[in-house]
Amino acid sequence: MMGSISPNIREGLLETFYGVYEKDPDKVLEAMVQMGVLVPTGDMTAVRRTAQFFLNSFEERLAAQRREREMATTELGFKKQLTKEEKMEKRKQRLAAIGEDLLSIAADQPFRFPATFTFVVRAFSVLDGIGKGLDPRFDITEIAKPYALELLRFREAGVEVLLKDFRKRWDRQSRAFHNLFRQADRVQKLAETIQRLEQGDLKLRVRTLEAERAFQRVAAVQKTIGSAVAAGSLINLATILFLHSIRVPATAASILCAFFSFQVLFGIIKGFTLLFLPWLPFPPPRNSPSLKSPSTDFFSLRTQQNSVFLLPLPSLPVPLPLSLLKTKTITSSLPPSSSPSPSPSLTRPVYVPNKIPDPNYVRIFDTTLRDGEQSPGATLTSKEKLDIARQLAKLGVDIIEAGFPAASKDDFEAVRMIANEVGNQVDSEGYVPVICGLSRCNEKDIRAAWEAVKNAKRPRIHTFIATSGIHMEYKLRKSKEEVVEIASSMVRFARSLGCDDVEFSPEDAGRSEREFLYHILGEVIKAGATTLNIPDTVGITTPSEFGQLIADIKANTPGIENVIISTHCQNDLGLSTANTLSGACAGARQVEVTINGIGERAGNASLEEVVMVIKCRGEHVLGGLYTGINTRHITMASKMVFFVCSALHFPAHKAIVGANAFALESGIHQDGMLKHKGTYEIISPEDIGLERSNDAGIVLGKLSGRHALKDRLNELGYELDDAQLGNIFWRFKAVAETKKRVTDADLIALVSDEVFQPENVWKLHDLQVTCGTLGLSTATVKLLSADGEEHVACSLGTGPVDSAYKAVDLIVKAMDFVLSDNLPIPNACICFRKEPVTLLEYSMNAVTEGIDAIATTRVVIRGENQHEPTHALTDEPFQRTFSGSGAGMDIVVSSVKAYVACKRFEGRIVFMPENPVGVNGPATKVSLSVTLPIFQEADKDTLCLVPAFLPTK
Ligand SMILES: CC(=O)SCCNC(=O)CCNC(=O)[C@H](O)C(C)(C)COP(=O)(O)OP(=O)(O)OC[C@H]1O[C@@H](n2cnc3c(N)ncnc32)[C@H](O)[C@@H]1OP(=O)(O)O
Ligand SMILES: CC(C)C(=O)C(=O)O
Repeated sequence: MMGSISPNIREGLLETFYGVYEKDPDKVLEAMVQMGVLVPTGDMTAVRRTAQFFLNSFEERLAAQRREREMATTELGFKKQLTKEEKMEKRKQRLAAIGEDLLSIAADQPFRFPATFTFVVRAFSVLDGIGKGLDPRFDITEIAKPYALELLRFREAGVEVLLKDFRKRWDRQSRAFHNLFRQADRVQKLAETIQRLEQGDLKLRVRTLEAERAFQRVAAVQKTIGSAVAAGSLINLATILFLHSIRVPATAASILCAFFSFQVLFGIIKGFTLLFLPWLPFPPPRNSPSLKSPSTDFFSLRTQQNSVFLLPLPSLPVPLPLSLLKTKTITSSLPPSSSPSPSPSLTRPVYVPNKIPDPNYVRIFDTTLRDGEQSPGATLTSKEKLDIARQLAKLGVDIIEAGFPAASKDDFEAVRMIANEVGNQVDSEGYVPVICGLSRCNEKDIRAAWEAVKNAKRPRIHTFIATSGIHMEYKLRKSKEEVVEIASSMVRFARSLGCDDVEFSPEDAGRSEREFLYHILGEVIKAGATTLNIPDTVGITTPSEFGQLIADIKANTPGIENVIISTHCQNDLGLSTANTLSGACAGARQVEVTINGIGERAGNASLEEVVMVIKCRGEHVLGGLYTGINTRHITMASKMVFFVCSALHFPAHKAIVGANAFALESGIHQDGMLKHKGTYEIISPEDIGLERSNDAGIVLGKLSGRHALKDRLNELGYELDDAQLGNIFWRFKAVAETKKRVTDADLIALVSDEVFQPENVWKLHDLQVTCGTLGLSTATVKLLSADGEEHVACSLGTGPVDSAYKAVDLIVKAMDFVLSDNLPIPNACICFRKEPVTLLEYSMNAVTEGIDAIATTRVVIRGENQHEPTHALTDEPFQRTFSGSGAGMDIVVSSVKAYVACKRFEGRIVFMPENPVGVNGPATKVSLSVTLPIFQEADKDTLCLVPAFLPTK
């Protein structure tokens, strides 16, 4: 038996020896890989752990031995000398214990002994055997000891090996020296990583590889058992059929049996593979860094037990605590094609109305609820406004223009509600949005605005008057002097109310005379304005013109250095975003924008576009501008506004939030994306909170529970209370039972339907329709009234929706007249009067794909004979429209739900001094309790007393 030891095995043995000597598991592993003893796999964690275990165990044994000797010495009072036999016995025990460790390791670890190594081991064991045969006291370790000592002293080793060893040691020393100076950088990098974790820019995912392997094994065993049972049954069947000469089915059963037998065989092989070859490379997680584009910024760490991956939000399934999502720390973006490196974090400067401590910070003033609501078809209810305001606060907008309080009682109430709630929620970092109300330059409007916003932590009044020649002459019919006087006196009036944050806008500034602008702006600054907003009211300017306008105002307006300049760009020529950015570059530090760019006529500059341009290019091409927006809430905000303003559709190719904004159709683009996302994608969808898929995460289905549902909803930005969650849960279950997978869009539709609806008077209980081409459609509808009573009606119609709507009308009509016998006034009663309604809008969106998509329907109605609510200021009546929406997989059900939701406004309370029988058919007695204030406006002559109030039971 001849063989030689190659230099790399010699070097490896030497390194292993040093590794054990220095108790360095990495060195041992490296050496074993070098010798070919270990097969390097993707995941060496388990192997390293084993090496560490071995070294620890080795050290523990030496320590135990030392302790034993010391104890014996203490006991005896002198050091006991062991006989040679005793020494040998001890050593044997030690070696046996080490051997046991090695055996237990070898049983389940990826060791592969290469031929040369086997040769070395065999040579040693043969030598040991021969020695022991000649003399039982022969001990190969004793013989090897001097060589080992020599090796430790680097003597006798080949020059080549020693040189290499010296080089390695030199490299290590120089690295250590280098690291001494790099340590500060590393600590900084670590601190940054931790900070990103805290901010929620990174998520942590832990994989338990052992558990995953175990699950794989269990699955393989289950499958194999199933196949074995099937094969057994089929062989029995085949035999019985064959004995009864039923040949063809017998042959079929035999073939099937053979198929399942193969499955069993395959399963057994797979089971063995998983059991005995656990070191086979384990598949990386689906969202693992290796599958991510190189442009994605991530960190990956490994622990001894598990693989730990840090990935950017929100591509991973691990739900981040809401507290992290709510962070208001600002992250500026990387340039589009940059290589991965953590982006610098910036903090929002403290809020001072007329000053921004950081000259690069741009305030985001959101006017979705004011200018946005001026979009035809975008009327919002107070509840919808409040929901949007909450989302705007999540986004981190600096100022929310909540409405025009003088416009109506409703708008006043909405602004007041927002100021009270959203305007008082100060987060842990001191952030709370400014709540602003718009007013014309007159005392009535300004007073209403102040009354509505004054309870906010940071209230602002925004007052405006037109300054262009055409507006002053034809609309206001006022001279320049009059306009200046009105403007400055009204700003002064606003300040006199106690408001120290007053914004002034010279309406149609884009077409106003420059000198006049400088003059009026100077005057309002003197009067106490803190922000000057420069509106391009008709969207006529181009970016260079608008930028010049801002620059000129900045250069020529007296006192301008004491206020913030703002932009407000309409989109009539499609230039609003460009103009806004041009204004910011010229010195504006507040930009007025709306979600999805909604607004009067062609809309406004869109928040998402302006914010994302600043995020993507602020640092590199906009001189370092940045905002305080948490862009991950953009998608949610956009969807909310889209949902409540369903009449306002935006194109699929809308920048940032359009359905196609991150979709790729053509092959060349797809190819580029697959190779490197940066080839076509300048914004990562995760940056705006868009999840293209949650494949790696929780898949919600019919077996999911409330926790999973709540987590997912939290990730989508909804924080539901228990009652709301309980309601949505069963609807979610119903959807999940019909659909294979409930998508985020399904959930959003369900939540919008369940949570964003105001309290309904009527509830759809059951619905049955028949329709087709053979005759008229019929519908049977069962509604539940507020007091829980069931009402059923049937009707014919020209289609399923029409017949169902008519049946709903029949029920509501039957309830025309109800009496209450527990009113505080004798003989008084309440009646709900049926009124003809006009259906103003009926729109339906399939929010998800496929035949089982959820359809959301929105219906807007107007009561024709209504006793109209009166205008807040003019006291003139106006006709109100009411909307309702419904969601469901059945489009007729969804439509009827939406219609029923509108019906909450139709009933009205009427004070009837006399017995109402004969007024509108027989009265039904019900038990309702109503509070006295409802009757304060009683007008006994007209019978109609109050606007649509709903009695509470
Ligand atoms: C450019 C913009 O987006 S500005 C904001 C526009 N938004 C809205 O108008 C929505 C809310 N508006 C409303 O509800 C109503 O228009 C109200 C309640 C404000 C006023 O209603 P009304 O009193 O009926 O007045 P109406 O709207 O018909 O006419 C406006 C009046 O205000 C005057 N006016 C217009 N702008 C201003 C101003 N900035 N400051 C003072 N007066 C003004 C007009 O000259 C006109 O006065 P006149 O009646 O003496 O001719
Ligand atoms: C009230 C002002 C800011 C306005 O909306 C406009 O001029 O477009």
